[in-house]
Amino acid sequence: MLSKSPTEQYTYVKNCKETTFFSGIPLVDLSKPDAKSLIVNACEEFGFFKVINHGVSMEAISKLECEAMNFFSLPLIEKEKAGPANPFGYGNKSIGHNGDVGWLEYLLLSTNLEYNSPTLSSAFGQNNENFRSVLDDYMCGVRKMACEILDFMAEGMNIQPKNVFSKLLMDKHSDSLFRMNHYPACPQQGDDENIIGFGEHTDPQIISLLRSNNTSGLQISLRDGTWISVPPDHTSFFINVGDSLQVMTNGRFRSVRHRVVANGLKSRLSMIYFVGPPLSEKIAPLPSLMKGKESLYKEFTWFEYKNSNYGSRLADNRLGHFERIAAS
Ligand SMILES: C=C1C[C@]23C[C@@]1(O)CC[C@H]2[C@@]12CC[C@H](O)[C@@](C)(C(=O)O1)[C@H]2[C@@H]3C(=O)O
Ligand SMILES: O=C(O)CCC(=O)C(=O)O
Ligand SMILES: [Fe+2]
Repeated sequence: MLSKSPTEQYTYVKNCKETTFFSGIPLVDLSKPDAKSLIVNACEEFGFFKVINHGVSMEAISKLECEAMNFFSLPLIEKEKAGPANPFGYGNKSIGHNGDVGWLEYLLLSTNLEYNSPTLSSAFGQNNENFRSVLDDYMCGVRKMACEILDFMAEGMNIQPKNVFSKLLMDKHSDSLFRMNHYPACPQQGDDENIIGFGEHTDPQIISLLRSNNTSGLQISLRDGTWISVPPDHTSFFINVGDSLQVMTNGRFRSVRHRVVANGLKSRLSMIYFVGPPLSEKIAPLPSLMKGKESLYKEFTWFEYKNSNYGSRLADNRLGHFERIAAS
């Protein structure tokens, strides 16, 4: 269980309309022919959409959720054996390297399970083999869905070849991450102000595929800066556009700012697959999307972007550093 020591500084946000759920989140049925155009529209307008008929079995989802809850129910001293979170492992409250804290605990993993530290295996003890196989099944299902969505994005924008995005995920050097966040019910949650579970930020990768239990908390920022609450749906996936895809589409797709507000009554469990390119990959607007337009961004490698992120706070605009000043 998390508790707040007097020295910890949590971020509070005004409790404005957060329990009024937004009904306009784009919904994409991956089995329907209009999926491609709906995805492109959603990425342009929101950088965010919900997916049904995603192909990930409820069995794989439930098994992993069960493993995750078993892990987060362990005594802190046992969970800490899987730590620290940097680069991969168990983290508690602290996010990143520069003083961000949230009302959560988490496991941050490489999707290439070989890269995770041996301390992770030891924290799972005799259950380690089972955990690995359940995790592998879930990640395979999500990777397949991610490929389909990335191909739909390219097709929806008439980009050739259609695997221009998905090949980055399928590359054996893809720097993708997997994260399980556990937000315990937060007794300190006030009526006028909310404690932040995960502070506002954009995801640096290409896309993130998020699934959670039925507890609310996720909010996204609209174009005009309004924060809206995403109605939870434990049977669906939510897809975020990340910074790298915003750059590759020269700003056509929007890297969505999002955050999680702690829930006073129920715990939230989320699992997120972050699709990252290989470290050496050059991230720049795709020539086929330029057609005489100027590039809004300086080219960088994913390694350079990650390095520059290292010194940032969660809420920083990390792409700002790579924006080109338009010639007048
Ligand atoms: C402050 C930070 C934490 C973060 C890395 C960063 O420097 C900036 C982005 C953060 C984020 C957001 C999406 C993912 O949850 C994450 C794993 C990522 O790749 O970028 C986190 C990083 C983290 O928690 O370490
Ligand atoms: O836990 C969630 O629902 C979202 C967390 C998130 O945005 C992240 O881990 O990057
Ligand atoms: Fe995120």
